[in-house]
Amino acid sequence: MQKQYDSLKLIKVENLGDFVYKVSLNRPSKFNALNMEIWKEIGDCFQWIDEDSDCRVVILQGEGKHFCSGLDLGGVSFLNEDDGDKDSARKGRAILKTIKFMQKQFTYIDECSKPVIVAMHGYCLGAAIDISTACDVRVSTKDAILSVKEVDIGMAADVGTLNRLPKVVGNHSWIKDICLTARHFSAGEALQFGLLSRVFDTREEMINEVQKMAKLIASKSPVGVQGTKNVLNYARDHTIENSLNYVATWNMSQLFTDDLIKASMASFSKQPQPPFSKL
Ligand SMILES: CCC/C=C/C=C/C(=O)SCCNC(=O)CCNC(=O)[C@H](O)C(C)(C)COP(=O)(O)OP(=O)(O)OC[C@H]1O[C@@H](n2cnc3c(N)ncnc32)[C@H](O)[C@@H]1OP(=O)(O)O
Repeated sequence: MQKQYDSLKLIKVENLGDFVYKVSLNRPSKFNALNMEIWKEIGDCFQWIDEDSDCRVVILQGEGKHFCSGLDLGGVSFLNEDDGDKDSARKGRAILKTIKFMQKQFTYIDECSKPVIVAMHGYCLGAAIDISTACDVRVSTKDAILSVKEVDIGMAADVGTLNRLPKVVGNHSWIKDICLTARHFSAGEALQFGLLSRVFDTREEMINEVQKMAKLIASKSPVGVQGTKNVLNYARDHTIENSLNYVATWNMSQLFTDDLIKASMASFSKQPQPPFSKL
Protein backbone atom coordinates (compact mmCIF):
# COMPACT_ATOMS: atom_id res chain seq x y z
CA MET A 1 0.00 0.00 0.00
CA GLN A 2 2.70 2.53 1.04
CA LYS A 3 4.24 2.17 -2.42
CA GLN A 4 1.01 3.36 -4.00
CA TYR A 5 0.84 6.36 -1.67
CA ASP A 6 4.49 7.20 -2.43
CA SER A 7 3.59 7.54 -6.12
CA LEU A 8 1.44 10.59 -5.30
CA LYS A 9 3.14 13.90 -6.08
CA LEU A 10 0.80 16.55 -4.67
CA ILE A 11 -0.80 14.56 -1.87
CA LYS A 12 1.16 13.31 1.13
CA VAL A 13 -0.05 10.27 3.07
CA GLU A 14 1.42 9.55 6.51
CA ASN A 15 0.65 6.61 8.76
CA LEU A 16 0.50 8.13 12.28
CA GLY A 17 0.11 4.72 13.92
CA ASP A 18 -2.89 3.40 15.86
CA PHE A 19 -4.76 3.02 12.53
CA VAL A 20 -4.77 6.79 11.91
CA TYR A 21 -3.61 8.27 8.58
CA LYS A 22 -2.90 11.91 7.82
CA VAL A 23 -3.55 13.00 4.23
CA SER A 24 -2.19 16.42 3.24
CA LEU A 25 -2.83 18.59 0.21
CA ASN A 26 0.79 19.28 -0.63
CA ARG A 27 1.10 22.20 -3.01
CA PRO A 28 1.88 24.94 -0.51
CA SER A 29 3.54 27.34 -2.99
CA LYS A 30 0.10 27.72 -4.65
CA PHE A 31 -1.83 27.63 -1.39
CA ASN A 32 -2.89 24.09 -2.34
CA ALA A 33 -4.83 25.29 -5.40
CA LEU A 34 -6.34 22.27 -7.11
CA ASN A 35 -5.13 21.43 -10.61
CA MET A 36 -6.24 18.26 -12.42
CA GLU A 37 -3.26 16.31 -11.12
CA ILE A 38 -3.99 16.89 -7.42
CA TRP A 39 -7.72 16.45 -8.11
CA LYS A 40 -7.09 12.96 -9.50
CA GLU A 41 -4.66 12.12 -6.70
CA ILE A 42 -7.35 12.94 -4.10
CA GLY A 43 -9.64 10.39 -5.74
CA ASP A 44 -6.90 7.75 -6.09
CA CYS A 45 -5.81 8.22 -2.50
CA PHE A 46 -9.27 7.81 -0.98
CA GLN A 47 -10.01 4.76 -3.13
CA TRP A 48 -6.81 3.13 -1.81
CA ILE A 49 -7.57 4.13 1.78
CA ASP A 50 -11.00 2.55 1.43
CA GLU A 51 -9.26 -0.80 0.83
CA ASP A 52 -6.42 -0.31 3.30
CA SER A 53 -7.05 -2.26 6.51
CA ASP A 54 -4.17 -0.43 8.27
CA CYS A 55 -6.26 2.72 8.21
CA ARG A 56 -9.40 3.26 10.29
CA VAL A 57 -9.61 7.07 10.42
CA VAL A 58 -8.25 9.81 8.15
CA ILE A 59 -7.24 13.36 9.02
CA LEU A 60 -7.30 15.59 5.93
CA GLN A 61 -5.35 18.86 6.08
CA GLY A 62 -3.38 21.32 3.95
CA GLU A 63 0.38 21.91 4.03
CA GLY A 64 1.64 25.48 4.37
CA LYS A 65 -0.19 28.71 5.19
CA HIS A 66 -3.65 27.74 3.93
CA PHE A 67 -5.87 24.70 3.68
CA CYS A 68 -6.78 25.29 0.01
CA SER A 69 -7.39 28.26 -2.30
CA GLY A 70 -9.78 26.33 -4.55
CA LEU A 71 -9.63 25.58 -8.24
CA ASP A 72 -6.28 26.36 -9.84
CA LEU A 73 -7.23 29.46 -11.78
CA GLY A 74 -4.05 29.17 -13.83
CA GLY A 75 -5.40 25.93 -15.26
CA VAL A 76 -9.02 26.98 -15.63
CA SER A 77 -8.77 27.26 -19.41
CA PHE A 78 -9.16 23.49 -19.69
CA LEU A 79 -12.87 24.20 -19.27
CA ASN A 80 -13.15 26.27 -22.43
CA GLU A 81 -10.26 24.96 -24.48
CA ASP A 82 -10.49 25.54 -28.19
CA ASP A 83 -12.11 22.33 -29.36
CA GLY A 84 -11.52 23.13 -32.99
CA ASP A 85 -14.44 22.16 -35.14
CA LYS A 86 -16.44 20.40 -32.39
CA ASP A 87 -20.06 21.57 -32.27
CA SER A 88 -21.73 22.63 -29.03
CA ALA A 89 -23.31 19.20 -28.41
CA ARG A 90 -19.91 17.53 -28.64
CA LYS A 91 -18.17 20.21 -26.58
CA GLY A 92 -20.95 19.82 -23.99
CA ARG A 93 -20.42 16.06 -23.79
CA ALA A 94 -16.70 16.56 -23.22
CA ILE A 95 -17.29 19.08 -20.39
CA LEU A 96 -19.95 16.81 -18.86
CA LYS A 97 -17.37 14.04 -18.68
CA THR A 98 -14.84 16.35 -17.04
CA ILE A 99 -17.29 17.69 -14.44
CA LYS A 100 -18.46 14.17 -13.55
CA PHE A 101 -14.86 13.04 -13.20
CA MET A 102 -14.10 15.99 -10.90
CA GLN A 103 -17.24 15.37 -8.81
CA LYS A 104 -16.36 11.70 -8.43
CA GLN A 105 -12.89 12.41 -7.01
CA PHE A 106 -14.51 14.22 -4.03
CA THR A 107 -17.31 11.68 -3.78
CA TYR A 108 -14.62 9.04 -3.10
CA ILE A 109 -14.09 10.86 0.23
CA ASP A 110 -17.80 10.67 1.07
CA GLU A 111 -17.91 7.01 -0.02
CA CYS A 112 -14.71 6.02 1.78
CA SER A 113 -15.63 3.46 4.43
CA LYS A 114 -13.28 5.18 6.93
CA PRO A 115 -14.36 8.41 8.70
CA VAL A 116 -12.56 11.51 7.37
CA ILE A 117 -11.94 14.48 9.67
CA VAL A 118 -11.00 17.64 7.79
CA ALA A 119 -8.83 20.12 9.72
CA MET A 120 -8.78 23.49 7.95
CA HIS A 121 -6.78 26.67 8.43
CA GLY A 122 -6.19 29.93 6.57
CA TYR A 123 -7.98 30.28 3.24
CA CYS A 124 -10.62 27.64 2.49
CA LEU A 125 -12.09 28.81 -0.80
CA GLY A 126 -14.35 27.38 -3.48
CA ALA A 127 -13.41 23.75 -4.09
CA ALA A 128 -12.07 23.64 -0.52
CA ILE A 129 -15.66 23.90 0.71
CA ASP A 130 -16.73 21.22 -1.79
CA ILE A 131 -14.08 18.93 -0.30
CA SER A 132 -15.06 19.75 3.26
CA THR A 133 -18.72 18.90 2.72
CA ALA A 134 -17.68 15.44 1.50
CA CYS A 135 -15.88 14.83 4.81
CA ASP A 136 -17.48 13.44 7.96
CA VAL A 137 -16.25 15.91 10.58
CA ARG A 138 -15.20 19.52 9.87
CA VAL A 139 -13.04 21.61 12.22
CA SER A 140 -10.83 24.66 11.71
CA THR A 141 -8.60 27.18 13.36
CA LYS A 142 -10.24 30.42 14.47
CA ASP A 143 -8.43 32.41 11.77
CA ALA A 144 -9.75 30.31 8.89
CA ILE A 145 -11.40 32.33 6.11
CA LEU A 146 -14.05 30.44 4.19
CA SER A 147 -15.94 31.22 1.01
CA VAL A 148 -18.22 29.44 -1.44
CA LYS A 149 -16.39 31.42 -4.08
CA GLU A 150 -17.68 29.99 -7.34
CA VAL A 151 -20.12 32.82 -8.18
CA ASP A 152 -17.12 35.15 -8.12
CA ILE A 153 -15.53 33.20 -10.95
CA GLY A 154 -18.80 33.19 -12.89
CA MET A 155 -20.10 29.70 -12.26
CA ALA A 156 -22.48 27.68 -10.13
CA ALA A 157 -20.47 25.39 -7.86
CA ASP A 158 -20.74 21.94 -9.40
CA VAL A 159 -18.50 19.57 -7.47
CA GLY A 160 -20.45 19.11 -4.24
CA THR A 161 -21.05 22.24 -2.17
CA LEU A 162 -24.52 23.11 -3.49
CA ASN A 163 -25.56 19.47 -3.23
CA ARG A 164 -24.11 18.55 0.14
CA LEU A 165 -24.30 21.82 2.08
CA PRO A 166 -28.11 21.62 2.50
CA LYS A 167 -27.58 18.17 4.07
CA VAL A 168 -24.93 19.51 6.43
CA VAL A 169 -26.52 22.80 7.53
CA GLY A 170 -30.18 23.36 8.38
CA ASN A 171 -30.41 27.12 7.75
CA HIS A 172 -31.17 27.56 4.04
CA SER A 173 -31.24 31.33 4.32
CA TRP A 174 -27.61 31.26 5.48
CA ILE A 175 -26.69 28.77 2.75
CA LYS A 176 -28.10 31.08 0.07
CA ASP A 177 -26.47 34.09 1.72
CA ILE A 178 -22.97 32.58 1.53
CA CYS A 179 -23.41 30.85 -1.84
CA LEU A 180 -24.99 33.81 -3.67
CA THR A 181 -22.70 36.51 -2.29
CA ALA A 182 -19.48 34.41 -2.31
CA ARG A 183 -18.46 36.56 0.66
CA HIS A 184 -15.71 35.54 3.06
CA PHE A 185 -17.02 34.23 6.37
CA SER A 186 -15.21 33.40 9.56
CA ALA A 187 -14.72 30.13 11.40
CA GLY A 188 -16.90 31.56 14.18
CA GLU A 189 -19.77 32.10 11.73
CA ALA A 190 -19.30 28.63 10.24
CA LEU A 191 -19.44 27.16 13.74
CA GLN A 192 -22.56 29.16 14.60
CA PHE A 193 -24.42 27.80 11.56
CA GLY A 194 -23.20 24.23 11.95
CA LEU A 195 -20.74 23.91 9.05
CA LEU A 196 -17.98 23.31 11.58
CA SER A 197 -18.22 21.31 14.79
CA ARG A 198 -15.15 22.76 16.56
CA VAL A 199 -12.86 25.78 16.22
CA PHE A 200 -9.36 25.91 17.72
CA ASP A 201 -7.17 28.86 18.71
CA THR A 202 -4.06 27.59 16.93
CA ARG A 203 -3.14 25.07 14.26
CA GLU A 204 -1.00 23.14 16.72
CA GLU A 205 -3.93 22.80 19.12
CA MET A 206 -6.19 21.75 16.25
CA ILE A 207 -3.81 19.02 15.06
CA ASN A 208 -3.31 17.71 18.61
CA GLU A 209 -7.03 17.60 19.34
CA VAL A 210 -7.92 16.11 15.96
CA GLN A 211 -5.30 13.41 16.44
CA LYS A 212 -6.84 12.58 19.81
CA MET A 213 -10.30 12.39 18.24
CA ALA A 214 -9.00 10.23 15.38
CA LYS A 215 -7.20 7.91 17.79
CA LEU A 216 -10.33 7.54 19.92
CA ILE A 217 -12.48 6.63 16.90
CA ALA A 218 -9.78 4.27 15.60
CA SER A 219 -9.63 2.47 18.95
CA LYS A 220 -13.23 1.35 18.57
CA SER A 221 -14.58 -1.60 16.62
CA PRO A 222 -14.10 -0.94 12.89
CA VAL A 223 -17.31 -2.91 12.31
CA GLY A 224 -19.16 -0.47 14.57
CA VAL A 225 -17.45 2.67 13.24
CA GLN A 226 -17.63 1.88 9.53
CA GLY A 227 -21.19 0.62 9.84
CA THR A 228 -22.13 3.88 11.57
CA LYS A 229 -20.63 6.06 8.80
CA ASN A 230 -22.30 3.94 6.15
CA VAL A 231 -25.74 4.04 7.77
CA LEU A 232 -25.55 7.79 8.55
CA ASN A 233 -24.70 8.50 4.91
CA TYR A 234 -27.59 6.30 3.80
CA ALA A 235 -29.97 8.03 6.25
CA ARG A 236 -28.88 11.43 4.90
CA ASP A 237 -29.97 10.43 1.39
CA HIS A 238 -33.15 8.39 2.07
CA THR A 239 -36.41 8.39 4.00
CA ILE A 240 -36.46 7.24 7.63
CA GLU A 241 -38.47 4.17 6.62
CA ASN A 242 -35.96 3.17 3.94
CA SER A 243 -33.09 3.86 6.25
CA LEU A 244 -34.52 1.75 9.10
CA ASN A 245 -34.92 -1.07 6.65
CA TYR A 246 -31.35 -0.53 5.43
CA VAL A 247 -29.78 -0.66 8.89
CA ALA A 248 -31.76 -3.78 9.79
CA THR A 249 -30.51 -5.49 6.62
CA TRP A 250 -26.95 -4.22 7.21
CA ASN A 251 -26.91 -5.57 10.75
CA MET A 252 -28.31 -8.97 9.63
CA SER A 253 -24.72 -9.87 8.91
CA GLN A 254 -22.75 -7.35 10.96
CA LEU A 255 -24.21 -8.32 14.36
CA PHE A 256 -22.50 -11.71 14.04
CA THR A 257 -19.11 -10.02 14.42
CA ASP A 258 -16.72 -11.05 17.21
CA ASP A 259 -16.29 -7.31 17.87
CA LEU A 260 -19.77 -7.16 19.41
CA ILE A 261 -18.91 -9.54 22.26
CA LYS A 262 -15.41 -8.13 22.76
CA ALA A 263 -16.54 -4.49 22.81
CA SER A 264 -19.60 -5.15 24.99
CA MET A 265 -17.58 -7.09 27.57
CA ALA A 266 -15.03 -4.26 27.78
CA SER A 267 -17.76 -1.61 28.01
CA PHE A 268 -19.68 -3.55 30.65
CA SER A 269 -16.58 -4.13 32.79
CA LYS A 270 -15.50 -0.46 32.31
CA GLN A 271 -12.27 -1.57 30.59
CA PRO A 272 -10.65 0.17 27.60
CA GLN A 273 -11.68 -1.16 24.21
CA PRO A 274 -9.72 -4.31 23.27
CA PRO A 275 -7.76 -4.65 20.02
CA PHE A 276 -9.97 -5.60 17.08
CA SER A 277 -8.95 -7.66 14.04
CA LYS A 278 -8.38 -5.87 10.76
CA LEU A 279 -11.41 -5.32 8.62
C1 LIG B 1 -15.53 22.19 -13.20
C2 LIG B 1 -14.80 23.02 -12.20
C3 LIG B 1 -15.23 22.73 -10.83
C4 LIG B 1 -14.51 23.46 -9.76
C5 LIG B 1 -14.77 24.71 -9.41
C6 LIG B 1 -14.09 25.35 -8.33
C7 LIG B 1 -14.16 26.66 -8.16
C8 LIG B 1 -13.40 27.37 -7.12
O1 LIG B 1 -12.62 26.81 -6.38
S1 LIG B 1 -13.71 29.04 -6.99
C9 LIG B 1 -12.36 29.65 -6.04
C10 LIG B 1 -11.13 29.86 -6.87
N1 LIG B 1 -10.08 30.46 -6.08
C11 LIG B 1 -9.96 31.77 -5.91
O2 LIG B 1 -10.72 32.57 -6.44
C12 LIG B 1 -8.80 32.25 -5.07
C13 LIG B 1 -7.72 32.87 -5.92
N2 LIG B 1 -6.63 33.33 -5.10
C14 LIG B 1 -6.67 34.45 -4.41
O3 LIG B 1 -7.63 35.19 -4.41
C15 LIG B 1 -5.44 34.80 -3.64
O4 LIG B 1 -4.34 34.08 -4.13
C16 LIG B 1 -5.58 34.50 -2.13
C17 LIG B 1 -6.64 35.45 -1.53
C18 LIG B 1 -5.95 33.07 -1.86
C19 LIG B 1 -4.24 34.78 -1.42
O5 LIG B 1 -3.78 36.05 -1.75
P1 LIG B 1 -2.26 36.49 -1.38
O6 LIG B 1 -2.08 37.88 -1.86
O7 LIG B 1 -2.01 36.21 0.06
O8 LIG B 1 -1.31 35.47 -2.16
P2 LIG B 1 -1.07 35.35 -3.74
O9 LIG B 1 0.22 36.01 -4.08
O10 LIG B 1 -2.27 35.77 -4.49
O11 LIG B 1 -0.91 33.76 -3.90
C20 LIG B 1 0.29 33.06 -3.58
C21 LIG B 1 0.60 32.10 -4.69
O12 LIG B 1 -0.43 31.14 -4.79
C22 LIG B 1 -1.02 31.18 -6.09
N3 LIG B 1 -2.45 30.91 -5.96
C23 LIG B 1 -3.25 31.17 -4.92
N4 LIG B 1 -4.50 30.75 -5.17
C24 LIG B 1 -4.49 30.22 -6.40
C25 LIG B 1 -5.49 29.61 -7.23
N5 LIG B 1 -6.73 29.42 -6.81
N6 LIG B 1 -5.12 29.17 -8.45
C26 LIG B 1 -3.84 29.28 -8.87
N7 LIG B 1 -2.84 29.86 -8.13
C27 LIG B 1 -3.18 30.31 -6.92
C28 LIG B 1 -0.74 32.60 -6.57
O13 LIG B 1 -0.81 32.65 -7.95
C29 LIG B 1 0.66 32.80 -6.04
O14 LIG B 1 1.57 32.06 -6.84
P3 LIG B 1 2.92 32.75 -7.38
O15 LIG B 1 2.51 33.93 -8.17
O16 LIG B 1 3.57 31.67 -8.18
O17 LIG B 1 3.67 33.12 -6.13
